[in-house]
Amino acid sequence: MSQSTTADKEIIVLKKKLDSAIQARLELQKDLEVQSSTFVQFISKLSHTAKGTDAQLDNKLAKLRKLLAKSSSWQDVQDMLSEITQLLLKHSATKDRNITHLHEQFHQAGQLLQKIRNLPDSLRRELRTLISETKDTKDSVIQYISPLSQLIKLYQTALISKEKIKHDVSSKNQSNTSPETTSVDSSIIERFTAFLTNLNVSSSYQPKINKIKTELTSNISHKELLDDFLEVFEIINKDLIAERDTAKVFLSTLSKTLSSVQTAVQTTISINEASKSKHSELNKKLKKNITDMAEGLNNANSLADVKVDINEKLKHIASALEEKTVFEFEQLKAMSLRLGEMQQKVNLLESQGRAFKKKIQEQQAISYQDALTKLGNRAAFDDYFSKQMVRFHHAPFDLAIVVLDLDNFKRINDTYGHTAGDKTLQVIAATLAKSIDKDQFVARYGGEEFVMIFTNIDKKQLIEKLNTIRLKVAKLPFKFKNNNVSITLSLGVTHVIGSDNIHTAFERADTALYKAKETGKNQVIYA
Ligand SMILES: Nc1nc2c(ncn2[C@@H]2O[C@H](COP(=O)(O)OP(=O)(O)OP(=O)(O)O)[C@@H](O)[C@H]2O)c(=O)[nH]1
Repeated sequence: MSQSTTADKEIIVLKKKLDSAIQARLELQKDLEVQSSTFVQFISKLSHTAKGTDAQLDNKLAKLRKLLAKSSSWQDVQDMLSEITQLLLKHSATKDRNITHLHEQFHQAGQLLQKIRNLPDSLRRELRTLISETKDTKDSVIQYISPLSQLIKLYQTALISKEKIKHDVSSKNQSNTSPETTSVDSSIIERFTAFLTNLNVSSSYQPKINKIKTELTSNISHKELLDDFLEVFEIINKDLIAERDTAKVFLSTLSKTLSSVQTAVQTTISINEASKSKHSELNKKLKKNITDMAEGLNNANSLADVKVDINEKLKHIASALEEKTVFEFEQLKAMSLRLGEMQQKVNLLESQGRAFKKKIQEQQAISYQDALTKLGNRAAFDDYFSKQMVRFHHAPFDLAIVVLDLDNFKRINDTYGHTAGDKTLQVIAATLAKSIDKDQFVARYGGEEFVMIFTNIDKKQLIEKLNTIRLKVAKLPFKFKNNNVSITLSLGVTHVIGSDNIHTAFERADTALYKAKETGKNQVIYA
């Protein structure tokens, strides 16, 4: 076989290797593009899921998206990622501090309660278990602080009143009366009932809360009251733990995912650097082989020498190309591995983000809902009315606010009991909700007072509408203790004017309501 045939074959092999090296390089390039587009996608999904968690975080994520859209340098992207990670770390630290504070409060109160003399053993035991169970629960949201501290205060009042009774009993030496069985001061019962009415916990606990409220309407003893307190403590605590299991995990996962993405970006940068230098080393090697080949040709004395030399050099080039292909293939594998890992993290974060969003929505729904009537509460009203006011000041339209109050409601409570009062509020709330169109708004402002917002309806039509509602409520067939009872409403109403803000408009309607009450009740007064 001639040397030229060998050289031809070598050249064919060489060409194939060159082609495959070019192909591998192209794929690598494509892969890098996919990876950076996954990263961009990740950041935009991240921004979407985290939106609303914190304004500063939203802001930084928006900046990061801009950097990515402008194809800024990886260094800038990395700097922004570091800032975001720092922000998340700061968040966890603040949250941890608040949570620790909440737990300290909870424990101090619990320990204080435990120290109280004459606490029945069973209660003391339950309290101890409750306190030790919550000891390691370092996570929560701040919304639980307020009900917990209110409940603790109430509990303390109840215990102090029990101690007082015990003291009175022993000083009067009446051995047949025990503080466990004496009935409780009605103001504590009233405050506890109001607390339970306004307590926002997951709906699964509502039947238990209702049961306790019913128990409170009968003449309960101190022991039963303290048992009820403990049960409510437990409900709040369980709700708090359940809440932690979903919402809280999100921020820390977000932080962890970001750090690992940051590491992935860092690794990509350093691998790219390393691969750049490896590539240039391999290219140098190839160049040298080709230069050597040219030199070999120049220095050759005969054709035979040339062929031998070319064969020799081709072998070197082939092995250098082989090395380059293997290297690029391995790099490709490593890249796709990292890409897969990153994708997995994005998926995980997405599903946790969805759970977090759902929980936030549930919490917002709960915090905007009045527990007793299921109408919107005062917070929902404030939110709705301020939005309408912004619209109004942008382009005025007929916007009216109605404040209404049940007449002589105290009498219902006093004559037929608090439960009858609650039922009345529920029925009237449902009637109000049914009497208005979908685009109008009604909320329970507090106690026996409701607010309504009407849009695009003039004074005459509105007064007619409100009178219809008033008569409808007056005709509701309430029956308590075999007595037919009629409940009437007084209503104050006004249209918003250009110089109004939320407060002036509300006050005008409230003054009209006051007038309606003063001048005979069961009527609508327009201001
Ligand atoms: N059952 C029940 N009663 C409530 C609730 N919130 C407030 N109340 C009661 O509503 C009553 C309001 O009494 P007042 O402010 O004297 O008003 P009124 O008796 O309606 O008298 P007028 O407003 O002058 O017609 C009080 O007895 C409160 O205890 C609640 O959630 N449930």
